[in-house]
Amino acid sequence: MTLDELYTTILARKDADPSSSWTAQLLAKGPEKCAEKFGEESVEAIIEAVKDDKAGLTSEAADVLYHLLVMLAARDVPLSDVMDTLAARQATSGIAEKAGRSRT
Ligand SMILES: N=c1c2ncn([C@@H]3O[C@H](COP(=O)(O)OP(=O)(O)OP(=O)(O)O)[C@@H](O)[C@H]3O)c2ncn1[C@@H]1O[C@H](COP(=O)(O)O)[C@@H](O)[C@H]1O
Repeated sequence: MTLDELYTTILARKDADPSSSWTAQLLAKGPEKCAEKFGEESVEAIIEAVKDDKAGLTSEAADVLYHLLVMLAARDVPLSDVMDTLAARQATSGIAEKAGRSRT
């Protein structure tokens, strides 16, 4: 499964009956609650990283990615916009790398 596919599923839950789905229930609670959940999951991932619990970090990272997508969906921010932002940064970083190489 890709993040795109998961995001598409999450978007579809915006119109779903909250009793039918955890995601629909969370979205129905509003963007602030979605942001709060993202914050909680992020802290849990940080704790696993600090402990160097790789299995725990893997599981919490999955929760972080899922809740990030829910938060984006709640605020109508397309995942493609985030990916475009990363791509633009990569392009800039490429230019910086080339500039660095030409200096040496
Ligand atoms: N990837 C996930 C996913 N990751 C985490 N979670 C849920 O996120 C919740 C986080 O739980 P917490 O540990 O915070 O426990 P909690 O029950 O919320 O606890 P409290 O906040 O109430 O204290 C759990 O209920 C998890 O099931 C997810 N729920 C759904 N998905 C995917 O989202 C898509 C839509 O799923 P539905 O929600 O079933 O429509 C599907 O592709 C699912 O696989």
